[in-house]
Amino acid sequence: MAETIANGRADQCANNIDGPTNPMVTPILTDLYQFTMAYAYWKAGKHNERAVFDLYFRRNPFGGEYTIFAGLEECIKFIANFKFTEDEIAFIRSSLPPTCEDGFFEYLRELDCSDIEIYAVTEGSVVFPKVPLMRIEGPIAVVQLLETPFVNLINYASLVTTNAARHRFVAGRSKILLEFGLRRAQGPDGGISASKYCYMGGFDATRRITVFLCFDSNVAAGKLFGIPLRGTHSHAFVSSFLSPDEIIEKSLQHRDGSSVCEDFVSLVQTWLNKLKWSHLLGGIFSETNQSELAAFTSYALAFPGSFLALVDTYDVMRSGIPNFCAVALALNDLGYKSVGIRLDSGDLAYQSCEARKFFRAIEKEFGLPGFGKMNITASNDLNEETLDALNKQGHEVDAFGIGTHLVTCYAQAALGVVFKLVEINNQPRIKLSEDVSKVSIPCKKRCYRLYGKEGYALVDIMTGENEPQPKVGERILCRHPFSESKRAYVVPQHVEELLKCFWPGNSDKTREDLPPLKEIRERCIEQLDKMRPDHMRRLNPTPYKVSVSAKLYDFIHFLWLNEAPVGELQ
Ligand SMILES: Nc1ncnc2c1ncn2[C@@H]1O[C@H](COP(=O)(O)OP(=O)(O)OP(=O)(O)O)[C@@H](O)[C@H]1O
Ligand SMILES: O=P(O)(O)OC[C@H]1O[C@H](OP(=O)(O)OP(=O)(O)O)[C@H](O)[C@@H]1O
Ligand SMILES: O=C(O)c1cccnc1
Ligand SMILES: [Mg+2]
Repeated sequence: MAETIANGRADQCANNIDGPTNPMVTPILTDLYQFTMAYAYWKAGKHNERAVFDLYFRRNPFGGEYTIFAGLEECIKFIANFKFTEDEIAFIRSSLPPTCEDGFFEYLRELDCSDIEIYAVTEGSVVFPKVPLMRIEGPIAVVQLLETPFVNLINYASLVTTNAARHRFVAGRSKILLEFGLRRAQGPDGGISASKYCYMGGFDATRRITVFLCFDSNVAAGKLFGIPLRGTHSHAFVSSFLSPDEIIEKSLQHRDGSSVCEDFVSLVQTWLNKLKWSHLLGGIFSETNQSELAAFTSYALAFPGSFLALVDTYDVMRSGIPNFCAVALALNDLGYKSVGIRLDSGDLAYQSCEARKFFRAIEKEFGLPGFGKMNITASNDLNEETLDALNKQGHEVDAFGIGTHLVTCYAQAALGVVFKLVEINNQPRIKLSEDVSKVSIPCKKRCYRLYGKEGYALVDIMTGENEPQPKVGERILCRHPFSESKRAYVVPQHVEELLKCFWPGNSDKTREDLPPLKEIRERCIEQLDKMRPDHMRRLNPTPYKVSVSAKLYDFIHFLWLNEAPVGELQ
């Protein structure tokens, strides 16, 4: 059904941009009030008045001082294919009062986004509160229809990308991160979006390393976005085995094809006995769980070149680790290098250190270089706090599998992205509020990031559309938008204009290309690298300064006074 709608829509649209990833993202994925307003604008003959809206957020999430902007590509794919189907028009008609005139539905039938212009920060950029992430210009009725889907597409995308970046930051650059959240995500779209955006925000920043250090267990996301996949196995696989007698096909060919071991099960048992009587390991364990050993042996027979075992089903140190090592040593005899273990319960710091000691002891005892470096993956309700605690305690984990806390954004449910009118027919507009942080910044604006001597970003500044651009080496006054006393002179060493044209509409502007996901992820890494460390730290980070030019400051306050009624005391 969804596919039919998407295909039907694509037929009507003359552009070469694919539709959104989720075919449910259609022009009716919006709030009813966007249609009632569109009708009222149309009825008043106001629908084509040229409006400018800013999309921004008011506060950084997770108690931090930065956010990653994500979701732009999906917004552009949405508007590139924006067209109502007959079915949708009929449904809108049935949802509005019968008094609504036919002419409005004729108008909807002809509607597309060719008259809309979109300026946006490049996806994957580090962004800050109040600065527009997107500026949307066009006929007011159409731009209003875009509010809900745009906010929807940006909100979770930016939140979860930021969450991933924060988890990466705590885990450290050298750790492998695995996104395990599909089963716990908020529905299929939550799962697919989480995979896409965690990949964007969680990739290792050591660019010289060419292997991927960020993986996903979600196969559909691997197919859709080319995200590298990885996984282990579950407790069910281990507990489904009752005894080694279940293994019928016991032969395994040497990796180089030179010989065949006819009874791999016995080879594993031989190694287990050697471990039991080894003087370095003696006393750590006695009888291991034989059904677990059967499960590991079977998994090794299925994947001899990439053997990895979940070792906490029965007892990590007395069973899981010795069983894993017996199988890994047997595989080693046949030329196969095992991958490692996963720990999914208990004290992950302690167990990882004990496991490492065991691996190193084997390396020493049996003269097997590299065995001590066996990969240790940890999972189980991990989040920023537990990663931080593990770091403080000291651990030997190489890879973290993170699900629930990452994809559900457990620490903060929404980013609070808003979409506010800042200009209509070239008239700046302001939205006032008792809460100063909610007062909108009027005018069609230009936004810049100013960099200092040390290469770090110093401040973002918003100016009026026609103000001269800040210049390298030239002092500019940066003012807090609402606090009179907060201001600073900045002499930028580099100036970056933040809003670029991603959808020129009928204008003659050049459209920025939509970069592939990998490039967006690289931008994200680069941008985070350019942030001053004190903005990035978890505890009491320094707020990044967001400012306006002196001229815009004066104008905001002029408009504020103009629009706010004067109270009368009696
Ligand atoms: N060394 C550690 N320091 C701090 N937190 C840890 C440490 N090791 C594990 N944790 C966290 O402690 C929590 C343990 O949770 P819980 O008690 O539910 O797990 P468990 O009983 O060990 O496992 P399960 O219930 O899955 O068998 C998890 O959130 C885990 O990430
Ligand atoms: O803990 P998360 O960060 O959400 O990561 C995903 C979890 O999913 C799996 O558990 P499973 O579904 O078997 O559930 P359980 O571990 O809670 O028993 C896996 O073993 C992880 O523990
Ligand atoms: O591959 C895994 O180990 C995995 C995948 C999803 C959730 N938990 C674990
Ligand atoms: Mg678990």
